[in-house]
Amino acid sequence: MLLDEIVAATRSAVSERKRRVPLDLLISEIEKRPPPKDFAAAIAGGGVKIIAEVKKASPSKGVIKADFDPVVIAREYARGGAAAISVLTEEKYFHGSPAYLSDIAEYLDDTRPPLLRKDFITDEYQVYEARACGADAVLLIVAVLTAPELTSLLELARRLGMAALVEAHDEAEVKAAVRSGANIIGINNRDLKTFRVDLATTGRLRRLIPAGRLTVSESGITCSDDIKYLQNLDIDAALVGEALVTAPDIGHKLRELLG
Ligand SMILES: O=C(O)c1ccccc1NCC(=O)[C@H](O)[C@H](O)COP(=O)(O)O
Repeated sequence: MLLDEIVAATRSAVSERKRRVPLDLLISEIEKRPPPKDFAAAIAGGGVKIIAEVKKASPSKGVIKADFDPVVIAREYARGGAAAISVLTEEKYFHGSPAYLSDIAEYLDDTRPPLLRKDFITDEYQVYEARACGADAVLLIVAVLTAPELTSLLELARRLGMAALVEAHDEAEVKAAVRSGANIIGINNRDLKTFRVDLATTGRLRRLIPAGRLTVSESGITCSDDIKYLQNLDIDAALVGEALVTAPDIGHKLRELLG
């Protein structure tokens, strides 16, 4: 199953990075960073906010943006009104890199939106690494974590002052996300085992998320009708990758989605 392969590849890349950059060094980098921006506040209130994703490639489509420059794309997202920026950092299948986060944090000015590290996180090292690279939030995927692992990664993110977007795709996973105490829950419309995308997944699972938690719909969101559908479901934010990075004019596409 591809998800297992992605997680295995990620674990091996993480072991390699641990050898090159020991945890102590990451912690000293974290101490030099300004405090994290408030990701939860950025996506809360007032219509469907956009979390715009810096995405070069995907396992289902290969390279989707040939002239890819993470800083240029992130700058367009910031100028276009994205509430937050998601940065795919997985290397083998998404052609991402943790360095994209540090580059964006370095080259955008301090008014930039909060940065989310989007990866297949199973190891505390990746949470420290995210913060050391300037991320303000991390993605935690229920499907690749046991309940105790999810709890301890959530706790570590909190200790580092970061938010966590806890992602689920089916009823059992949403219930596990709710039980974990996560205050930001993502419903992924993409089945990570088959890659099928269906926005109705958000429609089906939304009611399982109690009032008071922030809700994000992820994947397969392409047009303003999709945003209206999410607005009617009282969704706080939409995470959009491909439709934005492949748009001929990213700013224009972002404004279209923001209505
Ligand atoms: O994008 C994929 O094909 C994919 C395949 C397997 C696991 C994860 C995958 N994507 C990661 C993401 O979560 C998406 O990049 C993100 O939700 C944005 O989706 P989209 O707007 O459809 O590009």
